[in-house]
Amino acid sequence: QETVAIETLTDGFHLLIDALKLNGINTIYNVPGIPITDLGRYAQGEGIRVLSFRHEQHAGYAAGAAGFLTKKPGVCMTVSAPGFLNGLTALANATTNCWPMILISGSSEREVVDLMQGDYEEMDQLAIAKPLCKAAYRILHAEDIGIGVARAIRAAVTGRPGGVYLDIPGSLLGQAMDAIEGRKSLVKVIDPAPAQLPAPDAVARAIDVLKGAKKPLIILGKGAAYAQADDVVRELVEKSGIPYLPMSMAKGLLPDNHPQSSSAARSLVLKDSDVVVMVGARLNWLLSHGKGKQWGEPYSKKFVQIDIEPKEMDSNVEIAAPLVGDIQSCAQALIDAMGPDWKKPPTGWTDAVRSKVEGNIEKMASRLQGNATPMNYHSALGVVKKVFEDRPDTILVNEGANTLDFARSIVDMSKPRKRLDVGTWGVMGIGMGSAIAAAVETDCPVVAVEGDSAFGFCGMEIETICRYNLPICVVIFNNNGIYRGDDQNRSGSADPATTAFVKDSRYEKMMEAFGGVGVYATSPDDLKRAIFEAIDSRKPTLINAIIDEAAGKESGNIGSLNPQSVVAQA
Ligand SMILES: Cc1ncc(Cn2c(C)c(CCOP(=O)(O)OP(=O)(O)O)sc2=O)c(N)n1
Ligand SMILES: Nc1ncnc2c1ncn2[C@@H]1O[C@H](COP(=O)(O)OP(=O)(O)O)[C@@H](O)[C@H]1O
Ligand SMILES: [Mg+2]
Repeated sequence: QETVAIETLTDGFHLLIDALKLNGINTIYNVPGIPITDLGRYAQGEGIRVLSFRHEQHAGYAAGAAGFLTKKPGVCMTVSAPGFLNGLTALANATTNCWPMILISGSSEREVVDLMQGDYEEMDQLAIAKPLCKAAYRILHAEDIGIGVARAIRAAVTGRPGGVYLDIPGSLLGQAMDAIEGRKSLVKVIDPAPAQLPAPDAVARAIDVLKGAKKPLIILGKGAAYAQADDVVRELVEKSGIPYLPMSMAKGLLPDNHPQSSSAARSLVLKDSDVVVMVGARLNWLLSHGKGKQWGEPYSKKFVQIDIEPKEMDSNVEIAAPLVGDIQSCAQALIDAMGPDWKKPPTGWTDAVRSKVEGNIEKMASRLQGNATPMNYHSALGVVKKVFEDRPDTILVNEGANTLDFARSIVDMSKPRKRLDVGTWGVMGIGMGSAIAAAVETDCPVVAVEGDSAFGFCGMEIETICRYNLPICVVIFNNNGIYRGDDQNRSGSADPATTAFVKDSRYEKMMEAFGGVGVYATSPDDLKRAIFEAIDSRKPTLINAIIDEAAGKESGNIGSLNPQSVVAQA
């Protein structure tokens, strides 16, 4: 039995790390534990940035946000079963948002799982993950690690991006093999997200539909932000002269104060437009599925839709001009086809939109002033609005109900990919993970404007923020409750739905407990001073902003989605 010199060997641990590094993955968001603890240590030793969280769900939200910001798959690593399940919510959320993310979870050996023999944290994770993500793979042999990682990376970013599950049975990591053979087994992924050009006849059809428009509208979605095709998107909007409406995470693709922005006239443009160009945006619940009174009656909309996913077309309403391809290629093709003499929309339309925008901005402006205490959503967000005007490189993370709805329309963004929020699902709890990823991936200061209930889903990660000394300022809009803090239950007892939280909770002391800066802010002036100080000092900060508990409304702007009981009303 010849003895093989150890230096001529590699193993699963190191092949996995080498495969990730070979493909430019330089960060892992994880919670350590059996069987991946040493994997994290070795990865860090090989120069990968490994951040350890307090709960896998937030490591996963960080990985998803990293995917959105970088166009590379964000990697979340967890232990088996419960750790995997905690990460799965974030994987499903990334898939729903069309963001590239890979969840790597340790797992039990197949022979034990398949016989259900009761292993430590035993679960058939691959089977459970499959329906909830874009693709799922398991690797059993060290020599397959190279191809397995390559498949996961390509699946995450190609076409419509999404979440991929990679199942790593514990024994794989310890498998040794010849180092030279191991190196040869690694795969560098070539052109994982190739340009997908639209068909010339599809472009011609889209131009035809656009030429017939009297009141056109462009809707920019987070797919347009993700695509990082900023120049061509801007050129398409400005060359066409068409008013545009950015969805929340597309804000900043063009500055929100752009003369063609119709955000402040959303109801008018959805109702009165006749041709609508969807650019990396879906006609899902966020846009009332493209039908109903919000879209004007009698209904006569014509849609042009740019999307990399062919099956998205006709998802909710007929698409008159489907343009299947990536945003860069489709927008460029439209610009080329528009030619040098493109006729801008009738001024009757663009002037009507513009004056509605200016009127609504005027009306809102007065509500954003004032130094009264307690603050309300408008006076507090008037401060946040000013901060982002002065610090355009700062990234805004935002979640809550009223805290989200009001901030989305009040806080203008002037640069792309500077706003991270609850996404397509409307998930509470994305705040801290998103803030950590934003700070780690961009090194920009981050301000996370959180409802107090939303913060409750992820608050323990402020210790993670302090441990890595990240430039994150958490602003909690403390209105003492979910939606509102003074709602009464119709049955008279304590309201389980909008339970008022402990009155005057001193959240800022949590941050002080971990060495961060805690601020108790009761006035807009307090709030402004504290946010600027946090951004400029780059110190982990939590500002407990006291908001009038009567200021909000249940479910923010989407209360109408609640089912109504006919019995209870009787
Ligand atoms: C994971 C999860 N759980 C529950 C909800 C339901 N929900 C919940 C619980 C919200 C909290 C709103 O309270 P808040 O304090 O964060 O914000 P405001 O008080 O400013 O409205 S908003 C909302 O849609 C959700 N969207 N996501
Ligand atoms: N590079 C890209 N090119 C074209 N479409 C893309 C690209 N990346 C993502 N998409 C598409 O963008 C859409 C994003 O829609 P959605 O998440 O609903 O945005 P929003 O919520 O902002 O309206 C998805 O249908 C997705 O397929
Ligand atoms: Mg609240």
